[in-house]
Amino acid sequence: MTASPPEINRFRFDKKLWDSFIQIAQPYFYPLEKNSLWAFSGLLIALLMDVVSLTFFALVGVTKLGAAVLPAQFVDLVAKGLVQQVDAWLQSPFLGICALIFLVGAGVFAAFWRKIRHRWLPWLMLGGLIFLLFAINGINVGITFIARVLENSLVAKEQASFWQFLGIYVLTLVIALPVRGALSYLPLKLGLLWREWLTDDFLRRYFGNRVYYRLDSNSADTAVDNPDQRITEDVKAFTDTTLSFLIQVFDAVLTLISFTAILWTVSKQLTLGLLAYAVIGTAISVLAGTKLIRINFDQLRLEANFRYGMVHVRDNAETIAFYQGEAQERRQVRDRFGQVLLNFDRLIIWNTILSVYQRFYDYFSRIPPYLIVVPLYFSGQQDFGVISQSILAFSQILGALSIITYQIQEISRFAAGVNRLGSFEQVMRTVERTETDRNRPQISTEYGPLLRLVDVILETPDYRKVLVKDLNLSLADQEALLIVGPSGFGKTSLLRAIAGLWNSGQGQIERPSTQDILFLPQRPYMLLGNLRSQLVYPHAPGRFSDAELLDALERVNLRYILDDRPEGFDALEDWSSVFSLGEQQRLAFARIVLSRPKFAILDEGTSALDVANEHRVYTLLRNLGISYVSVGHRPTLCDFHETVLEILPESQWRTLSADEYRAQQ
Ligand SMILES: Nc1ncnc2c1ncn2[C@@H]1O[C@H](COP(=O)(O)OP(=O)(O)OP(=O)(O)O)[C@@H](O)[C@H]1O
Repeated sequence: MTASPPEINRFRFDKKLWDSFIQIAQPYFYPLEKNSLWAFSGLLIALLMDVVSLTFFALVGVTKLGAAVLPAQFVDLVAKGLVQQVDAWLQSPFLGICALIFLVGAGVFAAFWRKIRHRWLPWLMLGGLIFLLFAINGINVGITFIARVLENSLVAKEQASFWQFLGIYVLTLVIALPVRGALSYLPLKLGLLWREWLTDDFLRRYFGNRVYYRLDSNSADTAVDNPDQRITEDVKAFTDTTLSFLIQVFDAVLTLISFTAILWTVSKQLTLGLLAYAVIGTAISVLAGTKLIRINFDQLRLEANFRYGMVHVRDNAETIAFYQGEAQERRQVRDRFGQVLLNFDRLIIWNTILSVYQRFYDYFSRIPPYLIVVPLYFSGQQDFGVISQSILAFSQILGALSIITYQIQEISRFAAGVNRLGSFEQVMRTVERTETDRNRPQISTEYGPLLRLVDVILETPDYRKVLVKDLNLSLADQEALLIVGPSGFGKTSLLRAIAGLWNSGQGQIERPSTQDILFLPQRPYMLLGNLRSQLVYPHAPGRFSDAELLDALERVNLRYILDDRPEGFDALEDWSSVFSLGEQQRLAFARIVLSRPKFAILDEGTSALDVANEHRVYTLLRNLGISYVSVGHRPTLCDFHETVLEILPESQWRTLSADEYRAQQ
């Protein structure tokens, strides 16, 4: 059995956190391979090159179109500089350089096309998103220009021009609306597709290689808590938050570029001071935020535990009701909730500390412009308007530079989610890679028509307990084996080893392949679905005709379950609570009738049946020519088996014929 590494919880903003982020984020856009981060980064840069050059071409096109279509007066007033600039670009090699940038970007995509052929949609959407961000920024700048002209014509009482510009203003807003709409839609849609892909990927890996079983408490160890929550919620938070940060960072970069130019012309000192202020502020908030990662991580875990406590009650409602265990259950759920509250309390305190710090940072950010610019004003080096202009530019740039400071709570929560997904992903990868733990002895499995065990030493997955020693056994065709022994001696574990779920130990097991084996536990598994999917499990519903289903029900004496169900096989109920245990066990036999496996494993699979029904289903197995191994305590079982394997104390065992065993009872 794989010894999964214990969950690696990291609560710092470090390279490992970044690696986890890349491990989860990259595969949707580029397959994870050796050195693939370089290719991925290269593609991102190429995308940016293409979008920037396309935006530039769009700007040139729109400007030329506008100059041709719009009134000359407007163009002169609003965009004279721009038209001249565009004309200058058209004369210079600048346009050619942009075309070259575009071609290089497109070339990079062509070079990697083979790898991203099936991933073109996310790249296209990402490119579209970045383009829209440019467009909306451009429109915003345009609107400020138009607004300025509007105000000027109002002040100058130029009525005609005022109305004309008002019309143009409205037109610009109308154009801006669909861009805004697309900008709201696209990230959400991309987030949705990304979530779908990532969730499917996690599900595929979770169910592949029986990871879900190996991470279960019945297996080696519980390496990660609440995998369900990680797949259902953490994935969603990951895709949503990644995209929303991407947009914020992009916006911030654009703001930074435009306003730094303004501020630099006013005061270089102020620009540098601002930089220092933002860097120190960010460093402090990252330090404080580190503490928050752990608290957020615990919050996610405790919330999931709390929810699981409730689900557990729902799943076992009847048993709890029989035991009248309400008080106990309420206590266990309340305890879990109590832990949620306790941790949340810490979260509130740390969030408060951080928000006080953020206020402090915000308030004091107003001082440096005064300290630096006002002396320039007093000394007559700058005019009065520069003060408010520099304060505005300063606050804009500060906002852009301070994303981390202002969003540290959100970032810590995100980092906690990345941690949870990262460790889950890592554990799944370990299980996938090391199907077997090379450092521990393993029982080897071979496929053959019959069951044969050679020198098998079976141990529990934690290798703490030897259950059976040096077991040698082989079954002839159509021969049935009954395993008996006191409770806890390892009967079910032996079945697990035969089914290939456990391989902790030594020796060799030869058995039919997994597809040819059907397992019947004491409490059969009832899946969520209609009667048809119940019966054909683990096959797909369309595989058998209604006549076959009916015949199977007939054979296991269950025909009557259709009597009061007019929907027939499409009836949908909570089967595990509707059917009695005996009915569930017979339904499991109906599955055997339908699937016709070569081999069946029954773990007290008839314990809830009366003797007549037990006789009926075992005779059915015999008539179908299925070989089987059963575990059971009832003496009547001897009638349906040739050989008995008795597990004895001290990991010993013995085999005897069914008749011999019966005689000894
Ligand atoms: N995942 C596990 N890790 C470690 N020990 C385990 C694990 N699962 C079961 N065991 C232990 O292995 C031993 C054998 O368990 P098993 O279920 O095979 O007993 P059994 O003979 O089938 O009992 P019963 O007749 O009561 O069903 C028990 O002591 C049990 O506690």
